[in-house]
Amino acid sequence: MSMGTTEAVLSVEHVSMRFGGLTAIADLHFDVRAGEILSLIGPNGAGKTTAFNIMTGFLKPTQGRVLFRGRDLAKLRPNDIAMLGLARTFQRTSVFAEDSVLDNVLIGLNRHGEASLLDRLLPTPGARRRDRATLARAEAILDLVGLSGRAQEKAGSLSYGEQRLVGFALALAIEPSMLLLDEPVSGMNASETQAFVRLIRTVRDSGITILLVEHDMPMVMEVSDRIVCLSYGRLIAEGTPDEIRRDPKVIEAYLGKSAAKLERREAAHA
Ligand SMILES: Nc1ncnc2c1ncn2[C@@H]1O[C@H](COP(=O)(O)OP(=O)(O)OP(=O)(O)O)[C@@H](O)[C@H]1O
Repeated sequence: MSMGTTEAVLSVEHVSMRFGGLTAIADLHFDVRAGEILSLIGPNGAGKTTAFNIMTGFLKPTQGRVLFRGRDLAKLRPNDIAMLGLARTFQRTSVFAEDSVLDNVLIGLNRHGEASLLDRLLPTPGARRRDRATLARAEAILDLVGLSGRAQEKAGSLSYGEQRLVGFALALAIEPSMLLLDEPVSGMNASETQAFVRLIRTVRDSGITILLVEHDMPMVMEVSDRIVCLSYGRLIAEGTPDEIRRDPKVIEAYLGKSAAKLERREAAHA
């Protein structure tokens, strides 16, 4: 990452979220800096998904606000937020199962306004040129995520891990400046996870800031520049992977008994 860059792309400012009597998030406050990979971790029920849904506009916070490139997201709908350049993936695969892998990405590109209604009604030479450019872009995205060889297959026929890559390709199709990834490697096997780590590094190196919510600690420790840890809806630690893995509060709340297991797995990865 571009070390020393401190410009915040996304700012979570004193956000609280209550569901009736339950406080899912309390006074959450952190920044995501331009060009970094930041992970949000914490035990089950800590409020990660709630925070994720607030950052993408699917939930509106009870208190506080989220700024994306300086803009308050309070009044924006999820789709408006995506169009500002803040794209998300979903925990469940969110692909059009009956369409080909290539068509899935083309749908994503067209949604982004690549082809105007007029273009589709009047296939002029200009529109045909744009169609070819859109196709080339879709193919480039599939190449990037490693699915070129599966372009013509029905998305629904792909393995679970591959379908998650289609979801990732769909998010890339809107040309985001920031990507929010919801448990991107859950359900992936070890080699798919390693390939995914390389992929998100490549995407980050192209200038896209990344925030991920993830339970796979070896993966999080390997890929993150910084980590924010939540417990019972509160931020309990923020720092580099090394700082987080040694933080007594994080060990107590989350890494705890699994810390030894984590060390063994990391040793096996090394
Ligand atoms: N729509 C909702 N209505 C009521 N309570 C909710 C709602 N969404 C989340 N909660 C509660 O808020 C708390 C935080 O949940 P959240 O799903 O954000 O945690 P999490 O860290 O993502 O957990 P996990 O790792 O299991 O996905 C939990 O106690 C949960 O039951």
